[in-house]
Amino acid sequence: MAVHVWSVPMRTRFRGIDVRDGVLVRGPAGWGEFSPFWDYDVTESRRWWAAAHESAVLGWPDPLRDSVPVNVTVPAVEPDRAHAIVTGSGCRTAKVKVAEPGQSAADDLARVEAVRDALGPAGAIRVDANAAWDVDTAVARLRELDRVGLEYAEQPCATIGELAAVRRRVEVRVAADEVVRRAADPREVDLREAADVVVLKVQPLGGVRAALAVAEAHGLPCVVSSALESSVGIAAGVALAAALPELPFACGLATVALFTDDVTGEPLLPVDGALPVRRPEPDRLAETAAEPAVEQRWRARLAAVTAP
Ligand SMILES: O=C(O)CCC(=O)C1=CC=C[C@@H](O)[C@@H]1C(=O)O
Ligand SMILES: [Mg+2]
Repeated sequence: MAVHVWSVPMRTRFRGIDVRDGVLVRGPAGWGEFSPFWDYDVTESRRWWAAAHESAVLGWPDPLRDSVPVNVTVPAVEPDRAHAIVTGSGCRTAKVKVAEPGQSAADDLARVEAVRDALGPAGAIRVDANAAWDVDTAVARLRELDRVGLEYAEQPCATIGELAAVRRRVEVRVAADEVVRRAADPREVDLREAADVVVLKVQPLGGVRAALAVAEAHGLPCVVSSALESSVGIAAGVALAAALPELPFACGLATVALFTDDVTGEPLLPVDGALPVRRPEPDRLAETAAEPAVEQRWRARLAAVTAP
């Protein structure tokens, strides 16, 4: 299979990342992306490879819709910046990062208020704490933030038990992300008391078909979100969102907007709050090629993950 390593600087630091990189592979069915974050070990990265392999070799199930509504993703930035990001996005739903290390409750509230101001009363706001809060902190912060009106809170705490405890004490819906995607078997996690919504990410779950099986196992409303892929990987997320029997919420697939460049001249960026269901051609491989040291690291990683 043809292998290309790409690397693109982020506009703003996100998830502790300033530069995003990964591998694109081309097979008989098209291009696939393998881009586990660097803190994922070989075992955990195997599901990410399964997703790339599915894209390149098998292709995806038929779509049930031809476009997918998406949210704008707001990093842990100053209120003015948050306002501008939302206004410029054309999206009617925003996901706001909260609980960033080194920031305060007041920082989160100011950011969420700025986002509400930008969206107006009809917009939907969800927050993502990436498991940073304990139960009491989550309850206090979510009650405060919900004065601005929240659609749901993504992974406010780390464990299933904590999520269930928070869910009993707040009005805000709880969405499960890390607790599902980092589980040994994401279908087996017992979400019944712990979550109202499941976040599905194609690469961490092992492909579009594997993610559809996770959705079916839980029987909860699903939100498809990215793992900060290039447009080639985002297309797999769009394929999943297009294949889900129901899609009640906007998806977190507008993250190419967090990049300064992309592997294609026709990136999957939202128009009027939605992404079209299509597979972009990566025609900017030379412009986005990683430097040789990074390329070597990825080739070694790919070899380790695909070793029998
Ligand atoms: O859901 C979105 O709006 C964008 C994707 C996103 O937020 C994430 C992508 C990848 C890693 C994560 O830290 C983060 C998340 O937790 O959902
Ligand atoms: Mg999340």
